[in-house]
Amino acid sequence: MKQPLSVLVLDDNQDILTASRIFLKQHFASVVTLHEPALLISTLASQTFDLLLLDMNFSRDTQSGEEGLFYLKQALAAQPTLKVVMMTAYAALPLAVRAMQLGAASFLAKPWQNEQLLDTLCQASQHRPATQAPVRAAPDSDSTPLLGDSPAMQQVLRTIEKVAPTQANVLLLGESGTGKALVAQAIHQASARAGAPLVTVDMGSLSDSLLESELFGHKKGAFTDAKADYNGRFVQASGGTLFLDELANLGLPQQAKLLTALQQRTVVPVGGSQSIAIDIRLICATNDNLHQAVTQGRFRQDLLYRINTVEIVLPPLRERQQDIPLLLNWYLHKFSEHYQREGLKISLADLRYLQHYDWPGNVRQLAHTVERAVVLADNNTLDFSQSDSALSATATTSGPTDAADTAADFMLEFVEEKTIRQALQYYQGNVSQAAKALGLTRGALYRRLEKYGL
Ligand SMILES: Nc1ncnc2c1ncn2[C@@H]1O[C@H](COP(=O)(O)OP(=O)(O)OP(=O)(O)O)[C@@H](O)[C@H]1O
Repeated sequence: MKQPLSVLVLDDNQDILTASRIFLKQHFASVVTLHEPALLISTLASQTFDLLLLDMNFSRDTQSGEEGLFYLKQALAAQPTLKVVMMTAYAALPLAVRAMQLGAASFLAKPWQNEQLLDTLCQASQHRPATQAPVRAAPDSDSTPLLGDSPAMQQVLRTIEKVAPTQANVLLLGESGTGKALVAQAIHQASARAGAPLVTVDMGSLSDSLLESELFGHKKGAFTDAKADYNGRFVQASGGTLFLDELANLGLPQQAKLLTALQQRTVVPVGGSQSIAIDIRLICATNDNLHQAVTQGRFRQDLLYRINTVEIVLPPLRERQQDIPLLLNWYLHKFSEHYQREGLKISLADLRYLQHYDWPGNVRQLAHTVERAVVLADNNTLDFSQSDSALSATATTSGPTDAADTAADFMLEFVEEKTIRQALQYYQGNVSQAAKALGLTRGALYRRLEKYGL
């Protein structure tokens, strides 16, 4: 008898996918296979699974297992109840231990025997997480995975994967609300420093006089309010990651002090004489144009070179409209659950409008807009006319909403577009083969390619 469980298998090896699909279909109610890791999060955002069989090594990074750990964390953030079984051709105990610490239910070395695979999956489905919470993002907003199917966000995710395991300093650039803090968190979580703290300093909220003592600490009596010794943020982040947010707000004298600390890898607390060695990974972020700030003399060039070993630019939401349905869907589920308002839908007219709105506040604005609409909903269809004034002014002119014209229709289109994308990717752009696999004529597929702008 089949187990009433749904299984998702992610591996970039087609032979393994085919073999596991044929075998697992005999034993589980539903089996979905994916061969592109970049599609994992969007698949988990649109469908719930009981089990995930996840490869640890993909073609970009064949042996370290870091990619597998990265996707493990993303998958658990997306679906915390998912039971994940990690598989690798390079069975290595330390990696298995790290995967389990991060919340994996079990571990399987390739090549496996079918019976062994079945046993491992069945046992994993009974797995109860250890009482101690696995190392993963904290609940609420922090547990949001970095969502994004668009080529621009896929590029960001690939850079995060590459840079996270290194010690390189990272500079995150992008408008407010584009996800810089979320990326800093993702880099920290996917790094070897994940067990140590991620310490965030909002440089914009600190006065010049407070900044030095906040960053480097102070000795008791160093100034009137210094009632006790204080370890600054550099020391607090020791062994972990220091995230300096809103960096462009730093004045030139403070920039000089920060540069000295970074160059010498030591800090001297205010009122102290002894320097303290620091061991931090530095991530900085700003929504200002730092390169322009350098040419305008507002920001030191030597400091910029010290902090921007790798630069990641987060694109504004209006430049990746493709991600909007995914984000709306994610936040609708999240807030419906939080406010216990199940069954809420977004009308198709609103969805179309929201996808073309320019979101000056980016993902933060989108999340707030959905939350407000969920809180204020009177019936099952959300009303965006009570949202931001700028948003509602246009939303109400987007035409009357038809109750039957709901999010379900929109999600169908969304799923259709995703399936077509996957088929094209699988058949490397061969339209005839993709059309055949999708059960469409070439003409019908071409019409859909045009419709979705593919
Ligand atoms: N790609 C994304 N997927 C899911 N949620 C996201 C994404 N990007 C941002 N968010 C959410 O949007 C909100 C704002 O993100 P975040 O604080 O990381 O932006 P920011 O660029 O650091 O903003 P600021 O410059 O104003 O500090 C958060 O709630 C975050 O979880």
